[in-house]
Amino acid sequence: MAGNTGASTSVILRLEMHKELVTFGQIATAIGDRGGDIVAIDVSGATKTTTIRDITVHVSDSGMTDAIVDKLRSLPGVKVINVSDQTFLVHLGGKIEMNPKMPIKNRDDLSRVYTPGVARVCMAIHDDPSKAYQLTIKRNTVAVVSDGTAVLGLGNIGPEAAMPVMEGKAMLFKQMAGVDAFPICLDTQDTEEIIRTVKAIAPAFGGINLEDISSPRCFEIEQRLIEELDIPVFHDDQHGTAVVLLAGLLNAVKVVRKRLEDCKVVVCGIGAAGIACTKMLLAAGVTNIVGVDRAGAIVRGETYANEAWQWYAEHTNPHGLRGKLSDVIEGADVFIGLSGPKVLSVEDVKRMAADPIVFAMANPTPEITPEEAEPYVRVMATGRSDYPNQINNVLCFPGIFRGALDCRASRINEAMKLAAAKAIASVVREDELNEYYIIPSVFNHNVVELVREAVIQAAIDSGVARRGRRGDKGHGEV
Ligand SMILES: NC(=O)C1=CN([C@@H]2O[C@H](COP(=O)(O)OP(=O)(O)OC[C@H]3O[C@@H](n4cnc5c(N)ncnc54)[C@H](O)[C@@H]3O)[C@@H](O)[C@H]2O)C=CC1
Ligand SMILES: CC(=O)C(=O)O
Ligand SMILES: [Mg+2]
Repeated sequence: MAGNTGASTSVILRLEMHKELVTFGQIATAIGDRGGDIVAIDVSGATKTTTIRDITVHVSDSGMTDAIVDKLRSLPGVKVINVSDQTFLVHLGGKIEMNPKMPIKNRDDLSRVYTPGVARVCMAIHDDPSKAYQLTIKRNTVAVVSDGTAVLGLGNIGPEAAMPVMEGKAMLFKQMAGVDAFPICLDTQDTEEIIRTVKAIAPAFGGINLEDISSPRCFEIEQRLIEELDIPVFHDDQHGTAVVLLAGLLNAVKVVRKRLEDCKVVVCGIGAAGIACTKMLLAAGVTNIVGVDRAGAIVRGETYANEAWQWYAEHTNPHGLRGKLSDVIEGADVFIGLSGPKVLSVEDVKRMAADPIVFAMANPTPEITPEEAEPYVRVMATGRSDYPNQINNVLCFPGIFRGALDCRASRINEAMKLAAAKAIASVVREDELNEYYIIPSVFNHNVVELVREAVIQAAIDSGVARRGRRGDKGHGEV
């Protein structure tokens, strides 16, 4: 697999070096021997006998950092003054802030934006609640709501620990699509309380993006909110993931010259994302899908207490395969991982059909690393930013909400999701398509615009748009 160093973060090591006791060469060797990749060196101070250097090093994990620092501390003439982790640095004080659109410079301004002037605006909305879309932040604002129960693949880590992910989603909404998004992490895991709380905060928002809420509670929470609110409610881990997965797979099967309909697809991790991806694949015409969770394959004809799994058993695994992942992977054309780290072995990949497609999408650690899989796969994708072929819902949620907000859609329906998937796939031109480029980069500016266009058209055609294409002039104008 080209282009990956395995480095997932970088640290800056501030070292004081005694000139007569140690050379930079010794330091570089100590770092390099432990797998660190030096990418920058700055001199930040010097005396006659010492220099202070800031050395930026790419490392694959915190264990590598510890090994490097331990070795440097053991070298005569080296003092480790500070170790700063770039990833933690960008999180200091959080990643987003709120900014007013105009300064309040005098009493005149004050009486317009606040009392007494604001009262007239409040009463205009009271008389006609739809004016909230013109006169408040509602029309361009989405709540990113989590209860912290299925944060990436980290599991139930709680609402405070979920915040960095939700802040990240909010940043992406703004940077990619101009949507103002607020991270809201709830200190409850009770289905009814989550539904009640989201409904209670909904008046301020034009849409609700549910995030990292574990299955099966996420299904009822989303369904009830869709029924009870008149703004789009979208569980990103289900539908955002399914949209991007389909986009990637539509292009991957072109590379290996197979038809989606003929493929045997094994989905590992039958949770929020796994179930939604399966539904999307069934809708796209795939018939031979086998789902596997911790206890093994979900088997047609068996009874499951989990309602979502019961549905799964009735709609998948047409040949009634039983057993572990390593049993059902035999002859599979496609593996889709939405479970956890290191679930798929090299031996499993070797037993797949010719030209296997492996989408190991668990975050942050995929089901198999591209390095391990590379000799045996034809097309490899992960959910991560540091490998080629990033299948991640970030390719979907900014554009799909941009479109839904701009046409004031009452919901995000199947037609809009399918349109979004095809739009994402279409960004990669036929002459560009190859094993390492089946899905556009997150930074490809065409993605959001094409998804937005396709989603608005699908919303209009399917009758859920509550206004035309007014947003075409730009993001969220009056
Ligand atoms: N690349 C992307 O865009 C996305 C990736 N994901 C990743 O997919 C994974 C699942 O996310 P959700 O569906 O939201 O969580 P979830 O908690 O709803 O479902 C996870 C499912 O995986 C199963 N599982 C866990 N370890 C397993 C193992 N060793 N073998 C078989 N099954 C196993 C669990 O039992 C559960 O049913 C996470 O790692 C998450 O980061 C989720 C959404 C988007
Ligand atoms: C990407 C994402 O939403 C997740 O891994 O949960
Ligand atoms: Mg998520």
